[in-house]
This record gives sequence, C-alpha cells and structure tokens, in this order.
Amino acid sequence: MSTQIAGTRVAVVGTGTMAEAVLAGALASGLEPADVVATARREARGAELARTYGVATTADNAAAVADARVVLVGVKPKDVAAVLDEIGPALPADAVVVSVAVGLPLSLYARHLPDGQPVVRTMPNTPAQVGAGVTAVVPGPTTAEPDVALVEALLAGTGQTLRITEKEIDAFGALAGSGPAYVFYVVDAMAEAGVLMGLTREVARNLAVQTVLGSGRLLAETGEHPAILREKVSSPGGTTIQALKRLDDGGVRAAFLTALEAARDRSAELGRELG
Ligand SMILES: NC(=O)C1=CN([C@@H]2O[C@H](COP(=O)(O)OP(=O)(O)OC[C@H]3O[C@@H](n4cnc5c(N)ncnc54)[C@H](OP(=O)(O)O)[C@@H]3O)[C@@H](O)[C@H]2O)C=CC1
Ligand SMILES: O=C(O)[C@@H]1CCC=N1
Repeated sequence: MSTQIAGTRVAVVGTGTMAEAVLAGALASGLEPADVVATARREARGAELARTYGVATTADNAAAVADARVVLVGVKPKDVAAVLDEIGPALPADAVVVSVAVGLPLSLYARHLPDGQPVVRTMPNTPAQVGAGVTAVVPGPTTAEPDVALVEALLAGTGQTLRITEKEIDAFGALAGSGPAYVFYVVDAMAEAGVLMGLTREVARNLAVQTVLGSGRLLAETGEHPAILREKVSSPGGTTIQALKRLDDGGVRAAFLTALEAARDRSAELGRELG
C-alpha cells in the first residue's frame, strides 16, 4: 500500500473536519507529509495543520494543485464549483480530483474542470481520522482504473473502501457519512441517562463509549445479525426487555428509518440545487 502511495503528490484544497480526517488516516498509513500541500484560508488554521501533520500549507488553492497527482477537494458543497473554477486552469492533466462533497454529482465536476480531468467521487466518514472509517468510491465515467486504484490506496489508511454506483451514494451518505453523528447522539443520550441515575459524568461517558466500542467489535468479529445479539442480551422477563420496550414505545426504530430517509433526501436535494 505505502509502496503505491509513496511519492504521490497530494493537495488538499479546503482542509476542514472531513479533509483533515482523511489526511490523518492517509498519513498514518504511508503517505509522506513532504508530499502533501494543504490549503487553509486562515493563517492560524494553516499553522495548526503544519504543526500537527508536518505538511506544507498555503492559502493559494491554485498554487497548491500545480504539481499534484491527487487533489482532494474538502470544501462544503456550496463552495465546490467556485473552487473547481479556481484550480481548474492550474491542474496537471493527470491529476485525479477527489470529491468528498455530499450531494454533488460527478457531472458538476465535469462541467467545472478541464475536459478529461480524472475525477473520483467519494463519501467518507469521520472515523477515517483513526483508520476506522468507511468510504464509498464512485469512479468518474472516464477515470482510468489505475487512477481509481491510486485513490483507493490513499484511502486505505482511513479504513474500508467500497465501490458503489452514483445512484447509491445518497443512501450511503445517509447511513455511513452521517452515521457517526447518530452514534454520538446515542452515546451522549446513554451517558446522560447514567448521570440521571447518579453516576459521575466521567464514569457514565466511559461506560457509554466502551459499550458502543465493544458492541461494534462484537458485531464485526462474530458477523452475527444485530437482532440475534440483541436477543442474547434481553433475558425473558429481565431488565433489558423493559428498556427496549420503552425505546419501541418512543418510536425510536421508526425515527431512525425516517431520519436516514431525510438525510438521503437532503443529499439528493443538494444535488438538484447545486449540481
Ligand atoms: N463532516 C463530515 O462528517 C462529512 C463531510 N463530508 C463533506 O466534506 C466536505 C467538508 O465538510 P466539513 O469538513 O464538515 O466542513 P468544514 O467546514 O469543516 O470544512 C470546509 C473547509 O473548507 C474551507 N474552505 C471554504 N472555502 C474555501 C476556499 N475557497 N478555499 C480554501 N478553503 C476553503 C473552510 O475554511 P474556513 O474554516 O476558513 O471556513 C473549511 O476549513 C463537505 O463537502 C461535506 O459534504 C462528507 C462526509 C462526511
Ligand atoms: O451533514 C453533512 O452535510 C455532511 C455530509 C455527510 C456528513 N456530514
């Protein structure tokens, strides 16, 4: 892996939360800081990135991409078109542009970049920062396989990658892209319940985090269906079933279904608005 990405020049244009998480994952798995230029509009942010990761930083997006082999565009969806217009003329013809923006179709990139510029649309999630992410990969229609493989090699340090079709990516984003937020919401709520019952905040948080971590590992390592694992915790006439009944009474399962549909629909809507 590191062999393939060693020496690959990477530019990160707009280094916010998600781009930083991808950068951190890639650097931890063999990408060399000396091969990275990250852009930041604010001087303090640039200094922070340079200090944390040892990468070069600049406020000049076009200069950053001038000798890049891979360009990760990390700005918000509403800012992507302007950034593509800005960097397009400076891009080497073989530079692969990597999208992380929710909602924006590959066709937007084709419209705002020079003809034939390779593009890979992705949908990462923030656990990329600790190498435990999952990223959807959708190759652009004219992007060559070695270019897609190079992007996948860069992303390998951020966790799993999964090739999907563009029509699946709104649902992928709703489940996995936004997913960490739902899990943090649940952890926060469980910890709050612990505080309600008199545990210290520190103990309650630790119990909630460790329980989610352990449950995730149990799911991943056994491959068991979550319903089976849930049944194994819920003794007949016992305590857990009392709690699960309250969650069902509160419509929590149904709320998850409509919540993810809403995220998917917003992704599609952003595509229509901005794409
Ligand atoms: N957050 C997440 O969990 C996920 C996000 N994404 C996608 O990632 C992208 C970024 O989201 P996120 O990281 O959350 O947002 P952030 O606001 O954290 O990051 C965006 C960054 O872009 C910078 N920026 C904006 N305009 C420019 C510009 N013209 N030139 C250079 N830098 C610029 C901002 O700088 P400044 O700080 O100065 O405003 C900021 O650092 C979005 O497209 C989103 O859809 C995808 C999956 C998950
Ligand atoms: O909320 C958002 O718009 C971004 C995209 C997926 C996760 N966070």
